[in-house]
Amino acid sequence: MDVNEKKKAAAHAALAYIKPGMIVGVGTGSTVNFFIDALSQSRIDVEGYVASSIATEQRLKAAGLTVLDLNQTGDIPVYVDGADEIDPYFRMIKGGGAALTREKIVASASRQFICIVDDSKEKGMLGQFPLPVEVLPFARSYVARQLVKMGGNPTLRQGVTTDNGNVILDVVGLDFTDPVNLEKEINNIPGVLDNGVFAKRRADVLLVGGDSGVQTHKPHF
Ligand SMILES: O=C(CO)[C@H](O)[C@H](O)COP(=O)(O)O
Repeated sequence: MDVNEKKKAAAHAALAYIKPGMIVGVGTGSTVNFFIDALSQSRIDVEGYVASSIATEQRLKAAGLTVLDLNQTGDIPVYVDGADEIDPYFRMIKGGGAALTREKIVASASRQFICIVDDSKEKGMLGQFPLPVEVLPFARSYVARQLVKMGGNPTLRQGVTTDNGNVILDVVGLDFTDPVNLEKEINNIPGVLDNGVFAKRRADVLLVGGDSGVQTHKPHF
């Protein structure tokens, strides 16, 4: 199976968590795009979808699916999204698609986070994928210097403005031995909107597409 077939298989498996009448949070990225395709083919009669990015909102609307405003929905029963890396404790790095802040908001407003990935995303420890940090343009240089003091090496993602009008610093070299604290510490830098460590709001169910089909993992910790 190639990587797209694995993503597609994981995305299809997530349909089992979607029930008629539900409100569903929808993440961002190529794996989620397969999920949106599967949703539109399934015709499950949900109440509507909350999008984590403008790109996802446009894709849902193009598929004829109803998009709801998070400010009108209250808590969401289920959120489906991909990840750039996920560790054995279901903590993730996200934001490869620059949508991390809205993704974290929708994930945090949701009771169940279903993470859909291909098997290349499973890691013993987070930190190989450069950590995306969303930063106010005004604070870019200051935040970059603080990240260097933390041991990181930040690079400005060229040509990218987030849905919130900000920039992304991709950071390598950080110490991921305590992801919960790292997430908090970076978010304490003035000028940081959010960062791509999902350790406080981690996944609840992990669906991994691999050569032998989709494996379902539930927390064992
Ligand atoms: O966090 C994300 C977007 O901000 C995506 O979930 C992550 O980048 C994975 O993307 P893909 O499904 O394309 O591999």
